[in-house]
Amino acid sequence: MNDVTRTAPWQQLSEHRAEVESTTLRELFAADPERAESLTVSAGDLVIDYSKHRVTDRTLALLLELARVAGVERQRDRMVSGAHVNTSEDRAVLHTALRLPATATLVVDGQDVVADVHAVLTAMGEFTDRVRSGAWRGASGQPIATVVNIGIGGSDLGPVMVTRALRGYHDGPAVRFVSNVDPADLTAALAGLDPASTLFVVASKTFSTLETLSNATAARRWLVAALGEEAVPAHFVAVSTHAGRVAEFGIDPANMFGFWDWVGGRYSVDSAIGLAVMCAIGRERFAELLAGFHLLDEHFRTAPLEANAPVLLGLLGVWYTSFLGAQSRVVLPYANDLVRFPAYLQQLAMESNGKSVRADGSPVGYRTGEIFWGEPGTNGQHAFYQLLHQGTHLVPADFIGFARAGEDLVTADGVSMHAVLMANMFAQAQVLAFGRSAEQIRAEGTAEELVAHKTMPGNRPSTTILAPELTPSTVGQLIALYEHQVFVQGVVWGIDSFDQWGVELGKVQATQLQPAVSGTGPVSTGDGSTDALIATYRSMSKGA
Ligand SMILES: O=P(O)(O)OC[C@H]1O[C@](O)(CO)[C@@H](O)[C@@H]1O
Repeated sequence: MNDVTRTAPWQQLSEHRAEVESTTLRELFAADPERAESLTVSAGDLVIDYSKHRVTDRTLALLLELARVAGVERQRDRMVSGAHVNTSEDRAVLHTALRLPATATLVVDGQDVVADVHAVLTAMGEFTDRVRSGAWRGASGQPIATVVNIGIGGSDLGPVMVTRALRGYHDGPAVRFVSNVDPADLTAALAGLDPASTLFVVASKTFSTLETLSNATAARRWLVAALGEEAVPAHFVAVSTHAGRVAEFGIDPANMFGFWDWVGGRYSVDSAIGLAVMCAIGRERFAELLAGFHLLDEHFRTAPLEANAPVLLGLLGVWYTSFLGAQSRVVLPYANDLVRFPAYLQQLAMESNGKSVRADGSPVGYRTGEIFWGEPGTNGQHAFYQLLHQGTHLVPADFIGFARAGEDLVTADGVSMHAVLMANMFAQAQVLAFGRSAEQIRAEGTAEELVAHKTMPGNRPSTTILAPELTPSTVGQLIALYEHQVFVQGVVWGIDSFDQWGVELGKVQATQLQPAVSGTGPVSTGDGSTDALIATYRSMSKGA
């Protein structure tokens, strides 16, 4: 496999780094009055300002050249046409097919995947229409008041994030989510629910995930205790790629919504895994969500690299991660309903690109993978922004804001609270970039001993993403924007962004430790620390 570090643009970027580090955003803006305009790109309904990044025209030209020599365009085209770009699992990666319009065709291995996708969407639509209208009845004849989605990872984070994001569109039954094998999660989710009006969606691609099967089994017991075994078919449906395991669990495969092994878990909210979302917002709004994804897919597929938002933002992530030493990217949605977006992006980015070998198994000699974290503004401002503004870490930030609020309120002064929110967003990006110098602080009459404390260094990079409103379409656009950034980075770094071998050993080890932990086996796990901890745990749990 080609070593990207041997390519001319990578080597030139390594040398060019010093030039960028010797200048500041303040200087870059002063030198080019057109900078904001020229470094703003539109993608679908999103307007993306990347002018507050520590890049010059040369940096961008070299990064784009890096994308070209790494084969981003070729790999993108291979991915969307169904080539097996997930090489370690020998699978196609076709989440983009999940949002193709019904009129499109995409034949992969002799099968029209678009027809398959739309057949499942139709089945989901018919089912959710019945749940939402009250035509679907529980075993004792009651309509469904609450849908409980049981899943974890991609079978939870996407549905939970999107359902929360589209709170303003939620006109179906209440939806709750259970993911953790911690019994507290299911207990809390079931609190106050009437089994007679509760429907469980067991969402698991493999239908073998311990957490999901444990929670589904416990939920089944809860239901059967109240309504009897014969009530199960009216209260349990499944979303999976494994009909056999679904049937084994006791769910009628007629009540299973399928998808395919070419949909990665973290890329699956737009598949049948989004069933709980569709219950909440209805099939028409779900179609708008998919159309939003597709809009960005088309942008990614067709826009030239220099005007291609996922390409540019993905490359900026490579620049900070592999050349400037950044370890994380903070995501700051100025929309409270995007509260779960940072957690969603954690799985998307970190399970995809948290790899230290290339697709051919050779070790990478550079830093890969971005650590995503964040909180909605303005909450983050009163928690961790201090470190962003004056700390010693380089943390590129993504600000995400909306021009219109779904619903607005006014302050005591009669000002739109949404305008206050957005003023905060613009102010934070400005302060991060341009700071306030010691001279300015002094000129304000600050006591000399406080000048250093109050100085704001600035030169801290950020992207600002503006969308008209938080709608199903813009949520789809945002997700696709990040999916494709992750893809671009994976291609440049030469890694397989679609496997996740690193999560397997922990699962195996937990199963092996279980007898020792639960007291049915000897405490001899192979290392002193784990043995001692389990022994302490066992004696503590007896003491309770
Ligand atoms: O949908 P499943 O098969 O239950 O898997 C859940 C999650 O587990 C993982 O495999 C990680 O363990 C994720 O990639 C996936 O989203």
